[in-house]
Amino acid sequence: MSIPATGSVLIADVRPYGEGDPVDVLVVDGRIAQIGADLSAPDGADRIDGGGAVLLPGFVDLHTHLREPGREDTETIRTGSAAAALGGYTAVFAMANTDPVADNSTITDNVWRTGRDIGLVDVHPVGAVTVGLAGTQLAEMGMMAAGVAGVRMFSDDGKCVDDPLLMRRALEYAKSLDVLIAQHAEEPRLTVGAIAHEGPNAARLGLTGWPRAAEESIVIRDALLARDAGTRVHICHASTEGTVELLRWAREQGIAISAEVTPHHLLLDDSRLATYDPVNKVNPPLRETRDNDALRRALADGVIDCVATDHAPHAAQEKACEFAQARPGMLGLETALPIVVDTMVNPGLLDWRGVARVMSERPAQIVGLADQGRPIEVGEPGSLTLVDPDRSWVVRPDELASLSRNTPYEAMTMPATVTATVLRGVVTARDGEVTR
Ligand SMILES: NC(=O)N[C@@H](CC(=O)O)C(=O)O
Ligand SMILES: [Zn+2]
Ligand SMILES: [Zn+2]
Repeated sequence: MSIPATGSVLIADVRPYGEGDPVDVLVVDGRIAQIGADLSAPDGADRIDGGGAVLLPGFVDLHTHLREPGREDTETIRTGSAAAALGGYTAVFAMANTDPVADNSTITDNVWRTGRDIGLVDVHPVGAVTVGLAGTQLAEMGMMAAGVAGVRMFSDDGKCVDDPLLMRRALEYAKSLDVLIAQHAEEPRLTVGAIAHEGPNAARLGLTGWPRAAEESIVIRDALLARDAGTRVHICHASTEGTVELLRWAREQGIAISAEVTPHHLLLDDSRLATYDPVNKVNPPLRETRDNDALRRALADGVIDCVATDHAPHAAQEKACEFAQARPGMLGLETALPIVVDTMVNPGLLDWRGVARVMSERPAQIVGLADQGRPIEVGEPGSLTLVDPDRSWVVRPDELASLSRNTPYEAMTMPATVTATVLRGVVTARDGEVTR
């Protein structure tokens, strides 16, 4: 594996974790060299004036769709990397449901190399669990893990590994390889034709329902399979109150289960479907306010480990059609932090230490990234994100770096702004622009 690019930068006038008086943070050759007052930068070092911003460890997204290879009309590794850097991310995990599917090391290594050459964010390819996401034959996980990309997370996301015997075998292989299986929890027999959360809103609107049990039955099944395999499992985009209760139970049994929640499942509910605008169509579907509340509380108390965007770009024609025909998924990378501020920080559910935990530290730990999600201390990696908690902005789809426009937040005011992102001392984004 080649050595990643590093840089030197003086980040002046920032408050690590939003605590205490502003300080300067000096990063030299990719590592934090000094934290203190009135530091001076060595020759050739970049300089950022923080203006009292909150300084956090760079964000890690366990769930991103970059669409390359195959759908470069909707996103590329370059445009997705730009969206990630602007959103405050220093590492993203790119899901395997590309075309061709990332079910072999040729593809996963190519994704990794392309991400490295762009250099805006560490792009970690996720490998498919089954060949072609077909759910019948395990992919060569060991080859992908052994490649230059060092794949450490496997998922058939977009589809559930629904065959229990295959899932059991995948967990057993994952254990021997020390890699993570991430499950898109959806029992397909319960979601045939489903396009919206099963509940009063879908019934009134005439939309076929996606029941809570389709998610929850897989969550509990996989918890039990992980228990018996003596390994861990990760639940993608947890979306229901019942999933939270099952996760809590599994944790109490000592089962090694982790889970993520998306910003949209924290903020939005199925009352938005009344317009039939397909921008609100997503898997799992937007649920009810009691689910939003349960997910927020679970993220605050650690039953849900982290926030992951499930950034899912789609072309205009895939959304500008009737609801039933539209592709599910919404953009997430550039709006994740302000939605966490809105749903978690402003209501008093998380402080900035908590934001660091759910956006950076826990996702890095879950997947075993040694150089991300680290404390802001001398000697640690200089991969950092600056947040202005008081600078609001209005979402204009045309102004996003993503190639696609399918954000559900159009015209909404976001309460906070990522003002700069630094990857190993290299400034990757600053004041709304990427630097490379
Ligand atoms: N979330 C979605 O609605 N769509 C994702 C797939 C997925 O995450 O299941 C996509 O790839 O578009
Ligand atoms: Zn999914
Ligand atoms: Zn996804």
